[in-house]
Amino acid sequence: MAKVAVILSQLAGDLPAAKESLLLLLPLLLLFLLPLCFSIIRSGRRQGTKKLPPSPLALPLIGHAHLVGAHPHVSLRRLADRHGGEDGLMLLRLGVVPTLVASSVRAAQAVLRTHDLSFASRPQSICGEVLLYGPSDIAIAPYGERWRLAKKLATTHLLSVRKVQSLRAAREEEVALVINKIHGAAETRDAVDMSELLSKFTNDIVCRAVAGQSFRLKGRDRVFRELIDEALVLLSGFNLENFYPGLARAAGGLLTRSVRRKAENLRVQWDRFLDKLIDEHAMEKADGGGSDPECDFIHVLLSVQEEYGLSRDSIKAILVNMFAAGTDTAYQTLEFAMVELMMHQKAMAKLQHEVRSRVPKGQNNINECSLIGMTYLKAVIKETLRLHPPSPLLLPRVSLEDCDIEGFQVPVGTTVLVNAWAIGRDPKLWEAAEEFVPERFIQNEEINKGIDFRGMDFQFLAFGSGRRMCPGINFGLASIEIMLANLVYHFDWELPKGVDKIDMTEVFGLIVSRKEKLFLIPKTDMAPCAF
Ligand code: HEM
Repeated sequence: MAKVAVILSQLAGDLPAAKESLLLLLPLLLLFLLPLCFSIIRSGRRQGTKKLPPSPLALPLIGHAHLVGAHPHVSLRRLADRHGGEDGLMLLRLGVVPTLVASSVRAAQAVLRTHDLSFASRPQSICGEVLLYGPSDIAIAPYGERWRLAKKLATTHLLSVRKVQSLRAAREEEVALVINKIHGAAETRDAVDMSELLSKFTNDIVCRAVAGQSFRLKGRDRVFRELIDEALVLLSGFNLENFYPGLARAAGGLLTRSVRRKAENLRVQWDRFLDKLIDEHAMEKADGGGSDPECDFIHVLLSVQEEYGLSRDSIKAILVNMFAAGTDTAYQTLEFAMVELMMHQKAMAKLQHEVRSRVPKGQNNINECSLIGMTYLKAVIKETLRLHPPSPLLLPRVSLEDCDIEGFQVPVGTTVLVNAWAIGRDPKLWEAAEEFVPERFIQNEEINKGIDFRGMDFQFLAFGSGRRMCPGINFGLASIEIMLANLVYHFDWELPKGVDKIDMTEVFGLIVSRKEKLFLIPKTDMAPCAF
C-alpha cells in the first residue's frame, strides 16, 4: 500500500495540490480501481488467443505508468529497446489505458500511413474538453467533420505558402526589433536572455498573423505568455486523469474535481482575453475597418462564421490552438539551434560563413530573398529538428476501431504514441545518430531532398505524418530561418563568464523545453538592422 502511494504520488507529477489530494483519496481510489482491474483481466481473457504487441511486466492498478518517468520519450525508448518487438511495437498499460508505442520506421509507417484513418482521432481529457471548448479545436479534437473544417480554415487562410509569404514584411520587422535590441546589449557587453527574446519573437509573429497586432504593443504579452504556459501544462497528458479516465465519471467526478477546477479557472482567463480580441475585431468590422477579411485570421473566421456555422466557442478553440501550437514549437527549435551551434563552433563558423558571404555589399541585414540557396542554414534547422523535435511523441492518437498491425491485435480505444525522438536518434537509421552533424542533409552542395520532415519519410517525423500532420510547417520554418540567419549574421556569440557548458536538461510537456534559460553574450562590429 505504501509503495502504491509513492507511485501514485509520482503520477501526480510536480503539482503539490495534486499530490495532496491523491494521497488523501488513495483508499477511495483503490475502491474504484479494483473493479476496473477485474474488468480489464476479464476482457484480456475474452480476447483469448489474439496476439497483442509485446509488453514489459505490469503492476496491478498502475500497469506500466511507473516506468514512464519525467522524460517519457527517453524512458519509452529504453523500454522499447528492452521489451519491444523487432518491429518496434510495444503495448503498455498506463493506469488502465492501453497504450501502443511505435518506435521504429516500420511501426510509425503502419500507424501514420497504412492505418492512418483508424488512428486519426485523439484521446479525450477533461482539460482538453474545458480548455478547448469541447474540444472544438484542431489539434486535439476528435476526428470528424468539425475537425476537418477547422483544419481546412487554418490551412487555407493562415498557414498556406501564399499566406506565409504575405507575412514576410511582418517577420522582417519583428526580426529587426530583436536584432536591434541585441545590438544594444552588445554595446554594453551584457548577456542576453535569448529564451525570452526568442519566445517573444515567435509569439509576436503568430499574434500579428492571427490577430493583426503584436500583444507587446498593448502590454498584453506577459498575461498571454502565462495563459499559454498554463494551458500547455494542463494539456500535457501524462497525469492521473489520463491514466484513469474512468475516474472522471466515477463518484460524480469527485476525484478529478481539482484538475477540472484548475482548467475551468484558466478557461475563464482565456475567455476574457479571447472575447476582448474577438469583440475588438467585430467592432472594427462594424465600423467598416478590416474590410479585407484576409487581413488577419480573426477577421477571416468572423467573415466565414455564418457560412460554416462556426460557434464563438469554436472560433476561440481554433485561436487557442494557433497561439499555443505556433509559438513554442518555433521558439524551442530556434533556441535548440543556437544551443547546438554554441556547442559546435565549427558548425557555427560554417553557418556564419555561408550567411555572411551571401549578402550583397552594403546590405546590413538578411532579408527573405537572401535566404534562397542557404543550404547550410536549412541543414542546421533540419538537424536541430532531428535531435530535438519539439513534440517528441507527436500528439497522441487513439484507435477508432480494432485493427491488425504487423500481425498484432490493437483494440479500439488504444492510445497510440509515436516516438519520433527515438526514431530520429536510431543508430540503425542514422550514422553518428546522437551527434549534431548538419552535413548529413547536404548532397552535392544542395539540401538532401531524400530525407525530409514533410511526412513522407518515417525516419524523420518532427511534424508528424498523415491526416493529423502539422499544418504549420511553412509558417514555423519561415520564422525560424529568417531569425536564425540574422542572429548569426550580425553577431559572434559567447557564453557568459564562468559558464563553460550549456545545461541540456529538458522539461517534458506537449512541447519539450530546456529547463534552464539560455543566456549568451553578443559581439559585433556591424550596424543595427534597417529593414
Ligand atoms: C517548428 C515548428 C513546428 C513543429 C516542429 C510542429 C510539430 C507538430 C507535431 C509533431 C504535430 C503533431 C502531428 C501528428 O500528430 O502527427 C503538430 C500538430 C499541429 N500543429 Fe504543429 N509544429 C510546428 C509549428 C506549428 C505552427 C507554426 C502552427 C500554427 C500556427 C502549428 C499548428 C499545429 C496544429 C493545428 C496541429 C494539429 C493538427 C491536427 O491534429 O490535425 N504547428 N505540430
